[in-house]
Amino acid sequence: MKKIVFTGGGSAGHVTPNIAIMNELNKHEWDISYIGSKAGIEKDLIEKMEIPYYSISSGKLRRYLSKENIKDIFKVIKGCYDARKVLKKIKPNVVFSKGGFVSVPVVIAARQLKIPVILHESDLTPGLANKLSVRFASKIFTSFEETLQYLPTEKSKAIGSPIRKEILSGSAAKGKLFLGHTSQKSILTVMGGSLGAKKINEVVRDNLDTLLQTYQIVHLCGKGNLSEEHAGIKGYRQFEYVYEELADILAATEVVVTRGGSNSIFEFLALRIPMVIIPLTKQQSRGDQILNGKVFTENGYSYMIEEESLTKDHFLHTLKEIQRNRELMMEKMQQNKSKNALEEIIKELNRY
Ligand SMILES: CC(=O)N[C@H]1[C@@H](OP(=O)(O)OP(=O)(O)OC[C@H]2O[C@@H](n3ccc(=O)[nH]c3=O)[C@H](O)[C@@H]2O)O[C@H](CO)[C@@H](O)[C@@H]1O
Repeated sequence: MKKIVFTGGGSAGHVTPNIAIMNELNKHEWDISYIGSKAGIEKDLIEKMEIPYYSISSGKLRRYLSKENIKDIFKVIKGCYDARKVLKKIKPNVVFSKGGFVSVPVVIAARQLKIPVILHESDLTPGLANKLSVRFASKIFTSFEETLQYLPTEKSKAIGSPIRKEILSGSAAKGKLFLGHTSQKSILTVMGGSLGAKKINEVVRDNLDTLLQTYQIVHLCGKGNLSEEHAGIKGYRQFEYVYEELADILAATEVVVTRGGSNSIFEFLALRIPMVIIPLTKQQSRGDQILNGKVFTENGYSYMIEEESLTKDHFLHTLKEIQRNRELMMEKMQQNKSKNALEEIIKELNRY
């Protein structure tokens, strides 16, 4: 039996692509394990799959100076020791990393033990974890074609986003039943990234009366962000995070309001759901979501509103524009010949 270790975490965007790949690996050929952090969302998501999960010490990698950095450097060093111990025990043929700060010690330890590492980068510009990992990788896959300019040519390839197959085969009827949405109005789904988004939550809740005149709403608002005040309003359902129900919800969705997280927007593209993208700002991030959103908007798949100009009028006007241009947007998405990322990755892994 061949062995593979997956790593990646911190937010769901660094885990769901791994889940997509794990589901496609032949379980008679591959023995799968996962290395993640002690308390990240990956622990919860992977343990649900009954895959052996090893947690290591991990520190946040910051791009700015902070006292916490000193503590975290020690946590990362400890993480390397932890990861080395796990990898020595498992002796995998290959390590697959989806990035996020927990992945760096795993990639470093793999390299020290001469275990080949394969990376996937979802965002248009490589994240800090993957930037640090690139030199240790034998192969780097990307979702966006544009990302290749930041990576070594000889070992990098753009293949698209590995999307969980079940996401693509949801049932709209089941989705509506689950939501209890019974009217003929279009379903608007709001997904503020896997960890939620305060500003998006606010603009939706502040304009709920107006929105409910046109839409039935599903609000995926992130852990700890449920609003009691809005609970039980007819046509409005809120969830912190949804698991297997997501496929059916998206099958029933006609328009989505989303952060610019790469995996989410590639899922919406594959499902041909027109999007309003409200990316994380440059103050809150390295600006990667703005770049993801720009490319999608230039291609005609979405409208983008930057948080600085997110007013009630702008928001409602953009939704109206989408209603007007829906058909055209869906046609543009239809023309996107998305590559078969999952197949490419499985083919590469099977070489080991
Ligand atoms: C705050 C932060 O660092 N955000 C980053 C993070 O976003 P984030 O973790 O939000 O990642 P994405 O939007 O890329 O992916 C979220 C994943 O979670 C799934 N999902 C979400 C909500 C839910 O209720 N159920 C569910 O299953 C989505 O279907 C998707 O597969 O990783 C992305 C990919 O590197 C980056 O582009 C983002 O900038």
